[in-house]
Amino acid sequence: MDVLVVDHPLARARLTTMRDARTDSAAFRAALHELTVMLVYEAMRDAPVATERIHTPVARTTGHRLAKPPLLVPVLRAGLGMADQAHKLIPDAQMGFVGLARDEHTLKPTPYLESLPESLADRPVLVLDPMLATGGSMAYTIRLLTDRGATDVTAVCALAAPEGIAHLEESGLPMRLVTASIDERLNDSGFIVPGLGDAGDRQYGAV
Ligand SMILES: O=P(O)(O)OC[C@H]1O[C@H](OP(=O)(O)OP(=O)(O)O)[C@H](O)[C@@H]1O
Ligand SMILES: O=c1cc[nH]c(=O)[nH]1
Ligand SMILES: [Mg+2]
Repeated sequence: MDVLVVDHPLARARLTTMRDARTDSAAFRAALHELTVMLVYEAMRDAPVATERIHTPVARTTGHRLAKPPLLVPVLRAGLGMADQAHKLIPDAQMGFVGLARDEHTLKPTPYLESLPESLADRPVLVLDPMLATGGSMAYTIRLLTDRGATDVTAVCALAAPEGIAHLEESGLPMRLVTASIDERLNDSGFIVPGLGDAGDRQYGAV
């Protein structure tokens, strides 16, 4: 699996704000918004472009636009905090939604929402979820996409655990990962170490 770590100083600074336990919800959300712009920008670096002839006020020239705007898929809840910023960068993207909650004992994802186009053949997809821990939630989401014909899937995550990356590699799912950090490990409760805690709770409050 192709893994891109976006370790730009500005990305590291936003991630540090998110990791810091003293950061309140509003500042956490703001840092995630800004980090999302950087991650999506890098995730789209090699996206194919179509050319078109346009007129500037001065001359005719060649312009560029995305040949295939991707489907954006935030994984609720935590991925919701990445959705608007990704959409601002790619205004002509369509958005689908997946809702998953990890069982705190089994660490398996329990699905509660699935709103996706029927066919994803020939459509790139960006899955937005700040956390890749065991990889169970991401693998579940990507299977929903590949079942609909997707073959070009990029997971965009703020943080990834080595265990989650290994899980996705073993799954053989056709995907790549863009993340701001590969952390050390998971702890006994399935949390990323050093991590940032529960990304959903830190944005929206504990449930
Ligand atoms: O890689 P995994 O072990 O599956 O864990 C990662 C998942 O856990 C978090 O969601 P959570 O289940 O806490 O739901 P929430 O976003 O509603 O808080 C996170 O946003 C991922 O979706
Ligand atoms: O560290 C973790 C692991 C899973 N989900 C989170 O929000 N944080
Ligand atoms: Mg959570």
